[in-house]
Amino acid sequence: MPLGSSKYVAAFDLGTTSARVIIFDEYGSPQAACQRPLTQIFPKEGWVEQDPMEMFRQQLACFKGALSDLNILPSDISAIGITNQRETTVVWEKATGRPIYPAIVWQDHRTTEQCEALGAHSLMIRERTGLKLDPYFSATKIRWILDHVSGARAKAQAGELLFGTVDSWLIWNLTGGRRHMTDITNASRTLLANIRTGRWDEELLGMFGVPVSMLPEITPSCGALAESDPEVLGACIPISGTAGDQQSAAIGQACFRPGMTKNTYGTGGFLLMNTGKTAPLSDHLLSTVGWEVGGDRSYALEGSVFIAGAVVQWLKDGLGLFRTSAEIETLASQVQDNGEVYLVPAFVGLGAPYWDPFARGMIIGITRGTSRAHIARAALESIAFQCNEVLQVMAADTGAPVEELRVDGGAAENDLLMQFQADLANVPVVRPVVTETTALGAAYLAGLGIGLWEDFSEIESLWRRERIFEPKMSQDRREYLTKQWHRAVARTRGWEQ
Ligand SMILES: Nc1ncnc2c1ncn2[C@@H]1O[C@H](COP(=O)(O)OP(=O)(O)O)[C@@H](O)[C@H]1O
Ligand SMILES: O=P(O)(O)OC[C@H](O)CO
Repeated sequence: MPLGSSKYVAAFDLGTTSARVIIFDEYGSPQAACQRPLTQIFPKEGWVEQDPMEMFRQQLACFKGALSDLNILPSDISAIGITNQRETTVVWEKATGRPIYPAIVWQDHRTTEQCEALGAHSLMIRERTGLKLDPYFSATKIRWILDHVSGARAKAQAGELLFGTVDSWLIWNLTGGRRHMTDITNASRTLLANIRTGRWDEELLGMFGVPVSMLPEITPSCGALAESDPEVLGACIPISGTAGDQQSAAIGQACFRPGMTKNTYGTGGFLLMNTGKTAPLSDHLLSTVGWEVGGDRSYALEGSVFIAGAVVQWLKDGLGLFRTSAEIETLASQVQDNGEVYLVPAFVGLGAPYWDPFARGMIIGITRGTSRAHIARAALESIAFQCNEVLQVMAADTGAPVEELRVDGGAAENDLLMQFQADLANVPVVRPVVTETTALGAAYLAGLGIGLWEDFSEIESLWRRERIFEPKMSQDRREYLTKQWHRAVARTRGWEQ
């Protein structure tokens, strides 16, 4: 180890529902963690916003909390890795660092019509960016801010405004406004970067009306990327790794070989399959940069399910069915099956493989015998049904059936859900010892960036399995459930239109 006595790496994880800092040791074991909630604001139907200042404040508070948990100083941290909810868009003033509008969150689809208007270019956009022309991504969100905040476009054209996804925003603030950067994995989610060249694409910038002066520098995922301002963090610490949270989770899951697949069950559900050096184009899935490390760029096929754990949150906070997310398992276990109830959580439209911003949520099959437990079970099952559809498309697109699904994220703690996922997909579901793989991936990148770990094979040797869920369901039952799910989904399509 080339380091002195301090071998701690801090991962800053700015997710959708919370900010987190986890401090890992040189074996990739978490030593301290601190998590703080983030407020989600729903100002109008289909709009989702967050306060960028709250994001940063909570992230700093987490850093302090994790340090004091371990009773160490900022100077004891060797490196910081950043990981974040992707696509979420922040625009701020270069001179003051003040955001000119709340962060428009990835789930927000106020720009649906804007996307429709550009429909004629969707194939060209897909070939360059690997993405769908969907309000999910950053480009139309930036444009919306420039078009709706008074004076914003003129200021942007004068070079006075900066855009960043949440990683850029965090790094800008951590470095005291000295560094405006984003790594290639985050850039690949904006609809503005060409995933083959790894650069901003001028034609796309013109099409979306985004001045190039607003954009951050695109960097690899690890190396000497930036340094924290001692006035902000209490020490000058290298920021040596950064990646969007889903790519980071794939690294934390050690999905380093083509074909390896992970699913993160957070607010949304995100399946990523490593496709190596090729970025395949799919009609239903996204092609995205997995990471760029040591000059090598690796790609992934991604299926993004917009609502996964968030359906549990809705039952908890919206309907008050239970008090903690974990309680859904107890409630859902009170019944043997879904009692023929299906819940399609198309609250913000449907992501992969449908990409239907007009679909809306639905519960169907309710009778006088339907109980709270059936609704809870249908909600949990909906997470697995959606992820299973992505998995089936992935296997069909690549011609390579998934051998095992590595899982992580908040809802992966739910054994009932994991068993149902294995049953439905007919694939072993494997849960690692460290389920905070998103933070772990960022820590790995940061550690690689300062030479704490040498390469991916060293990291692979640190990955440990906690439990495997083997499929047990009969093929008949699997086919029946899938058929019923499809019937339910069909009824939600295009509702808003
Ligand atoms: N035991 C559980 N069963 C089902 N869902 C859960 C459980 N624990 C947490 N969740 C859900 O997982 C999500 C939080 O996961 P997390 O990975 O922290 O999300 P994010 O990174 O998107 O903020 C929440 O939506 C929560 O409702
Ligand atoms: O906050 P998460 O973990 O649900 O992740 C959000 C994704 O990055 C959105 O693409």
